[in-house]
Amino acid sequence: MTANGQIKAVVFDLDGTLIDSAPDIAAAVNRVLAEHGWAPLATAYVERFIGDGPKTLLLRILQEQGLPTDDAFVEASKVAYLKNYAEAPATHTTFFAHVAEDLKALKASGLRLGICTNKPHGLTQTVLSILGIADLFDSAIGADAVPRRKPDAAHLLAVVEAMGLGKDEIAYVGDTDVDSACARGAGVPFFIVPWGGGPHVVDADATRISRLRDLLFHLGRTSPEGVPA
Ligand SMILES: O=C(O)COP(=O)(O)O
Ligand SMILES: [Mg+2]
Repeated sequence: MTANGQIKAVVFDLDGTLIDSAPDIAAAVNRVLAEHGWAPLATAYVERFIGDGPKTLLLRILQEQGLPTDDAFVEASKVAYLKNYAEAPATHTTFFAHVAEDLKALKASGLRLGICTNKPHGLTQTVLSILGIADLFDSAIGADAVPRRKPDAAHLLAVVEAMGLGKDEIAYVGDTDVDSACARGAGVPFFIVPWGGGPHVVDADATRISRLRDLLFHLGRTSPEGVPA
């Protein structure tokens, strides 16, 4: 991508891209199910539904489990889920391998960092603070802080605007088709991480990276050999 030489910032998806939040999300879902006497679900099962926000998460799980899916029940389940999640936002959440050190390497190269996530905005700030990486990001915008969330490109463009940049100056990194569609809609380069348990990304034009520091090479910051281990 010839335009990558002008890239000044990298915007990241959060769940499934930077952090493995699935254990805490599954615990919050399982508390909702337990209130009705329903059996808990495995983390790997719940993980498949993360990436399009809490309402879709709950709706798709209820659908697959043959549980009630009327609007009122889904809404009440979402409210209960968010309350549970807010009570334990990062008890079992971890970074994927090398993420913390690679974010610092990207930042040290002069790239600016942002986050565009379908996690609620308040929870996003809380989790970033608990994990000690809030200060790395110029802007981190959750789904309920914008009029139209991912996959709508407006969500990503709101992050770009908050960073005082133009869309030609950023790349987006994510783990699901929601992220891919958002990047494509905004017309920005998109990179896929190899981890995360969400739906398989079908975007054949996206660049797959093996770890975040590979972005230094792709964005023309240094040669692969020159990247500190
Ligand atoms: O679906 C969510 O709640 C958040 O997912 P995201 O961080 O991958 O956008
Ligand atoms: Mg994700």
